Order: sequence, then structure tokens, then C-alpha cells
Amino acid sequence: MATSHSNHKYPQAMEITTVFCVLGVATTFLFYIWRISNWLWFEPKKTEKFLKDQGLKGTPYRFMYGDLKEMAQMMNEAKSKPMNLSHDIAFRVSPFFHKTLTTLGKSCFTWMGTKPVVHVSEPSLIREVLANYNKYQKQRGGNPLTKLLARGLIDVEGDQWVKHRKIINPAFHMEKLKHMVPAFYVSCGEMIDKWMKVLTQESSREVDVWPYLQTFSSDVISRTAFGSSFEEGRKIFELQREQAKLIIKAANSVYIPGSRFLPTKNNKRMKEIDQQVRGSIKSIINKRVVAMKAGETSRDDLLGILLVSSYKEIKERGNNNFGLSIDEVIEECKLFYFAGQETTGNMLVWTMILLGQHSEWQTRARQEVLHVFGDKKPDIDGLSHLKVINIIFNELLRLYSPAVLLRRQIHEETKLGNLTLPTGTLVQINTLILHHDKDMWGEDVNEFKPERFSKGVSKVTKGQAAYLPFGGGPRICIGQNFAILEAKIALAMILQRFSFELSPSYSHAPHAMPTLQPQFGAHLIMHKL
Ligand code: HEM
Repeated sequence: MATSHSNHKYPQAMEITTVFCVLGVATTFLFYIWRISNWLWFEPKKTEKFLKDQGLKGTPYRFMYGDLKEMAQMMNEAKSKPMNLSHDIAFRVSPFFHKTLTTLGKSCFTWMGTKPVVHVSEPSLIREVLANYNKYQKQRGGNPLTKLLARGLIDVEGDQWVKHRKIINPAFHMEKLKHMVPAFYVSCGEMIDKWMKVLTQESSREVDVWPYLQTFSSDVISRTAFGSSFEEGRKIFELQREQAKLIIKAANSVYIPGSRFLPTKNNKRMKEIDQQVRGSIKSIINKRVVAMKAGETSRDDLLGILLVSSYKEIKERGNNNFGLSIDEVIEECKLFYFAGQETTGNMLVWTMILLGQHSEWQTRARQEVLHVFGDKKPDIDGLSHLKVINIIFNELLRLYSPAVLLRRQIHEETKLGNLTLPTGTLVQINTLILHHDKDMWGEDVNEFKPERFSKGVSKVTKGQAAYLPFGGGPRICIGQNFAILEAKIALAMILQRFSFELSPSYSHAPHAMPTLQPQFGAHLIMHKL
């Protein structure tokens, strides 16, 4: 009896267990469906309403991609042909943001996938965003593989940022930069020799100066970062360049969590490059550490200064946590390439293109260089007398700012002016669009007029945060002086030996990749002087 009773009970228990299992699976399934629907639809729609209710205009949220597809489509269209020779370039460089800000107003919102992007154009609010680096942090999320290009100072927050910035700062003091001038001479001398060779048969000839300037600015970083390990540095740079292309591709698509582990061709190559780059930098650092421990005096390259500064912090504070680990030093070295090479190369290429177009300014700049240095190498003291070149650079960095936008992200609900921004919002400052804003700069905004800066930057901007080629606030570019010094020396040396004008084959096509570059090169007619 007992047996038959229990036989009867077990199937019943099994049924109940099965029901619970099915219910459990169904609940888990529904939970994930709910979470995914929330992430892809309900949250963005709620945010859209929240922002609209505050009177902010914006693009309607579109499932999963937000505005990404339209952005890519508009960018491809813009890229498909050059533009006329005008400095009104924002519509080509940032077609989607330019169109949106023109139609919806300078303060509005758009969508990077599921994330809202609030565009900030009011100088007082820009100042607030840039000043509060703890509230407005660098953008997080997306494809983690994009971090393979560079982390380091540009990517850390809070106390970590304070620590890194303190250790790296000495490398960019004017006093230290002075020791880097010979590296600038050698790299620029090599570029000029190459142009001279191209021009051996004729006194003038068309040259696409863009690849030469890219090699110049990467050689400068290799030499100033690694000193005698320059050749190894060069190889690292080539790999980083390939990495940048793969990363731009990854960053411009919607990231499906976990997809970085898929063995796709892109993913595999990105990881391979990362290993090679890290391995090469590590071996340079190890050699240097061994040499330093053996009593060799530190070198005046960025790596040497970084190591000394890090050891000094550890010694003074008596704790390894105050210094940088080898991994962190590797990241800082990678960052020098990423942050310092392309930007400075771009600054120089646009300078040559603009001086090739505006010959009266080229003549004035050359007269100044010859007056200050004659045909001698430009020395650091003389550089401070280059007033014309100063204002040319100011105007150039306004019209053709290498970094076209700054982006931040908030991690809790935050008040900005009259707006309340929900957690996770991206805040975007469209530097290039701001630099081309008529209301700020006047009717002649799209003209190349260096004289507008003759009384200094703050006179033109009336002290407002409206001119941001190097960013602003505490996280302003650490390499600003380095870049200006390098650009001044290079331009002075070029002007001493060549005059140049735009070639008829030059196609005007400014393009953000991710920094502002001439898409079809920089074809100039170069004349030996
Ligand atoms: C014309 C040349 C350059 C331009 C236009 C430029 C532009 C910028 C901008 C706009 C930022 C701020 C980014 C942000 O706030 O999100 C920045 C940051 C930075 N730049 Fe530059 N840069 C240039 C050259 C350099 C050079 C030569 C180096 C180093 C060798 C460098 C290293 C850095 C670093 C490490 C940061 C991060 C600073 C921090 O977060 O504390 N830059 N740069």
C-alpha cells in the first residue's frame, strides 16, 4: 500500500518540478526580453520624452541604431566628392551634426545608438562641462577593444587622473621640451632632404606633402619618446596606425555585448597588434630600467622623464601605488603616439595648404622667419619672436581644428544650466562647428584672417570658452606646448628653403578620420629658394 502510494506521489512531484523548471526558464527568458527591450527601446524612449519635456529639441530615437545609420550615410555621401576651395567646412566634416544643429538649434540632442547625446554650444555651459572633470567624465562603454589604441592619461578619471597627470606633467615642461628640439631638427631636416631630392632636376615641382608630414610627426614622437630606440619606436607607430583604422571601424558600429570575443578577422588582428605593440614597448622599457638601475643617468626623452618622475613620486611618498606600473607606462607611451602624432601632422598639413592658398601670409611669415633667424636653424629663444606665425597658427586651429569634437559622459543625473540630464547621457561640444559659428566670430567667420588674433585669443573670444583647439579646463591637452614648438620649428625650416602654392590638382576635402585630415592629400607646387 505504502509502495503504491509513494509510486503515485513521485510522478506528481516530478510534474510539479517540471512546471517549476518551465516557469523558471520562462521567467528568466521574460526577464531578459524585458531587459533587452528596455535597453533597446523603452529606456531611450523615456529619455527622449524626458528631454523633450524640458523644451530641448532632438532627433526621434530609432531602434538600436539611433542616428548611427544616418550619420554613416551622410558621412559617406560627404566623402564621395571634394568641396569647393572654401573654409566653410563643417557641413563636410560633421555632416550629420551640422545639419541637426542648423535645423534643431545649437542646443539639441541626437542618438549614438541607444545613448542620448546632448549638444552644448553655450560658452558658459561649455566651461562648466570642461571644468567639472569628475562629473563630466570621458565616454565609457561601447566596444572595449577600442581601448586597445590608447588608455593612459586620456582615459583615467578621478584620483587616478590626478596621479597620472602629476607624473606626466614634468615631461612637458618648457625646460624639458628644450632638450627635445634637436629631435625636431633631425626629423624636419630629413623631410626637407627628401623634398630637395624630389626637386634635384627642377627648381619647382608638385609634391603631395601630406605623407611626408605624417612621417615627420611620427618620427618626432618616436625620437622624443624613445630617444635612441627610435627605430623600434617607428615600428610601433606603424602598428598603431593600422590599429587606429580597425578601431574607427569598430567604434562606428553598434557594439553587441560579448562580440569582442568572436574570432572575427578584425578582432583577431586588433589583439595581435596590441600584443606586438605592448611587447615592443615593454622591451624598450625593460632595457631602460636595467640601464637606470646600473647607474646610467636618465635620458631626456619622454620615457626617461616619465620613469624618473614616477620613481620620484614612489620615493617621496614611500609607496609603489603613487608611481606608475610598467603596464601604465606602456599605455602612456602608446598614448603619445595616438594623441601627439596625427594631431600635429594635421596642424602642419593645413598650415601648408592654407599658406599655399594665401600667399600674402606665406610671404609675411617667411619675412618674419628670415628676420629672426636668417638662414640659421631656428633656436628656441627666437621662436617667441614669431608673432605672425603665432596668429597664423591661431587662425588655422580655429578653421581646421584637428580635434573636431569633445565628448563626455555623466554617471548620475546632473543639472546643466536649466536642463536636467539623465544618467548615462553623452555631452558633446562640437569644436569645429563652434569655431565656424557666425554668432561668435562674425560675418567673416569662414575667411582666413589671422589678424583677428593680433590682440590675443581672449580679446577675440571676450574671455568665453569658444576657442577650444586643445580642449579646456583641467584636462586641457598636456602636449600643447610640445605641438606648438614642433610646428613652429618645422614651419620656420620649411619657409627658409621653399615657397609653395596649391597645385591645380589639389582637391579640397577636409575629413575627420578621427582627426581632421585632407582626404585626397595635400598637393602643392614646391619651389626651391
Ligand atoms: C596640434 C596638436 C594637438 C592638438 C590639436 C591636440 C588636441 C587635444 C585635445 C582637444 C585634447 C582634449 C581632449 C578632451 O578633452 O577630450 C587633448 C588632450 C590630450 N593631448 Fe593633445 N593635442 C595635440 C598634441 C598633443 C601632443 C603632441 C601630445 C603628446 C605628445 C598630446 C597629448 C595629449 C594628452 C595626453 C591628452 C589628455 C590630457 C588629459 O586628459 O589630461 N597632444 N589634446
